Amino acid sequence: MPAVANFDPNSKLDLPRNVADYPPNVWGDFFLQYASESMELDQNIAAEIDCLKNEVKNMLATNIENPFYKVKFIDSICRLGVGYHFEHEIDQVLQLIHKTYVVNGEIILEDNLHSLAVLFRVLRQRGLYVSPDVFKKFKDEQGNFSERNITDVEGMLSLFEASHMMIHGEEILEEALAFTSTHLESISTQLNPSLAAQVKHSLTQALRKNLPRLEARRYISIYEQNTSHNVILLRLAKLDFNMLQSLHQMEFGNICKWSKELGITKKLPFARDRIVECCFWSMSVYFEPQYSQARKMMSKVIAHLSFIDDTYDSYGTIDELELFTKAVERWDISCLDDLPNYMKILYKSLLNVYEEIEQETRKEGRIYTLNYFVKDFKKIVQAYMTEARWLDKNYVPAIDEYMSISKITSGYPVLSTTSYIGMGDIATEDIFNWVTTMPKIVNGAALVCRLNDEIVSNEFEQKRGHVCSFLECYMTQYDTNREAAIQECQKGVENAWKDMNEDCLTQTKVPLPLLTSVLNLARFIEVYYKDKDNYTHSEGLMKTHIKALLVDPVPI
Ligand SMILES: CC(C)=CCC/C(C)=C/COP(=O)(O)OP(=O)(O)O
Repeated sequence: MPAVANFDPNSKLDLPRNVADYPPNVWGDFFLQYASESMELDQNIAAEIDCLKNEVKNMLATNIENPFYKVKFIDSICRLGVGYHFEHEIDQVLQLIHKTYVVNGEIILEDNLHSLAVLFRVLRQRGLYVSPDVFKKFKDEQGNFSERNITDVEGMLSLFEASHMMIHGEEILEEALAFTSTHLESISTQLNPSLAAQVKHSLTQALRKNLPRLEARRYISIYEQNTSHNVILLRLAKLDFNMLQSLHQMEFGNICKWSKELGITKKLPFARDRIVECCFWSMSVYFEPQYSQARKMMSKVIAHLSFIDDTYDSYGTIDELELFTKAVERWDISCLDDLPNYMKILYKSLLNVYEEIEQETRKEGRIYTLNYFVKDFKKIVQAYMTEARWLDKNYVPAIDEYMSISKITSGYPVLSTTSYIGMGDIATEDIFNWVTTMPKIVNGAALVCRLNDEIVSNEFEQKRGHVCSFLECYMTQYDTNREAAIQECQKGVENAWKDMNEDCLTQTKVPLPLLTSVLNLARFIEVYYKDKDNYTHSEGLMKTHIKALLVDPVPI
């Protein structure tokens, strides 16, 4: 019989537990005011948005007399957050530009650095390959980027953003990144305040690594200040942003209501109470109205992963965790009796969420997606268990062993799969077979999550006793110091982005929205695990951003 079989689940409740001192929730009941069955749409605004959409569509449909003009227009549409209305039109234009002006990967058009860099980035963002050799002409005889470029701030900024599309082996983009970063940094103090702010922003949050809604909120004001802005497009962006904000408010309100009625955070006081941030996490993965249901499911899954993570990381004893792991492996409500009371609450709630997803997917004829979900969910819980055993035995694994488990516990493999459940017919069974075998893009997102998390969370976590981190494993294996281990983490993150960029160019059978949701998972980490873990410590940047996207409308 296994050692845990005779364990009485409720006999050890007074054991000393490894409880983390998490900061409280910062939103209280704020979002409950928005809970509602349906969204009240201002019909006049909705009609105006429709009208503006048609006008922009017409602008996109005209001939491509000036491909650079067209590409910059498309770039503005996307950065302003309204690209989702024109997916088909944008695809058509960019395919045509790629077919006409890119021969064997080489751009055959001539223009300045800014125009070429925008063209390069916009095509690659759509999964269309273009060679970075187009930037060779901006180098000097010695093969370095020419100093003449330095005063062209717009060009430098565009080259900086373009360089983030790099894949493996693109040395010229590595050089471009180093060159533009250094010079933009040093020139930023001499620029006018508005340009200086843009440069500063890009240097801390490159466009490729930024979340689309944050970019939209920011870019609306930058675009407005640009004297040659398109008035119709700007108005559409503002109205659309605020309309989506109302939808997101209602969704946050409904999830907060569900959470309050469930009362689970009160029943599991050891866990982080972060329901608003969980909603924000899923809204970061996809913001479009058609994914409203998908966001709802995803928010509930993220919330449960968060409770489970805290159970394994801190509160649960090793024997209890073995029981919980077995119960998840069996995935059956009859396992409830084997669990201590606090785990019963968690397990039951998890199965309820599963049932809810089952009902939704049944309606859509997509019930098969659940097998993939459950398989991935079991994997993460088993991996949490492995980490708990490591901590229990003070075991420090070799790097490879550590990474094979900690990529799973990053949560990003199971969340990538979960994100596809509500994405409709584009997420076919073939796609689920692909996403659940850790393709490069998912592996990359998991690495971005795990390695960034380790850099910023290590000290807080080790204070309370936490499974060893990548940093410890690396320092032990290579007998080196913390700085070297952090550098290795950073290198790992850079490589992970190259992998993800590569998959975006080569996985031509995977529709762009599916690749984008995994990219957005990685972007969430790039924004919120930069200087600290803003999910756990949610009173700073996270709160400011939630306020900007969910509370304050864009001034019209
Ligand atoms: C992406 C997922 C699964 C979201 C749910 C919330 C969560 C577990 C965040 C990471 O917490 P952490 O920084 O404590 O993670 P870890 O314990 O893995 O270090």
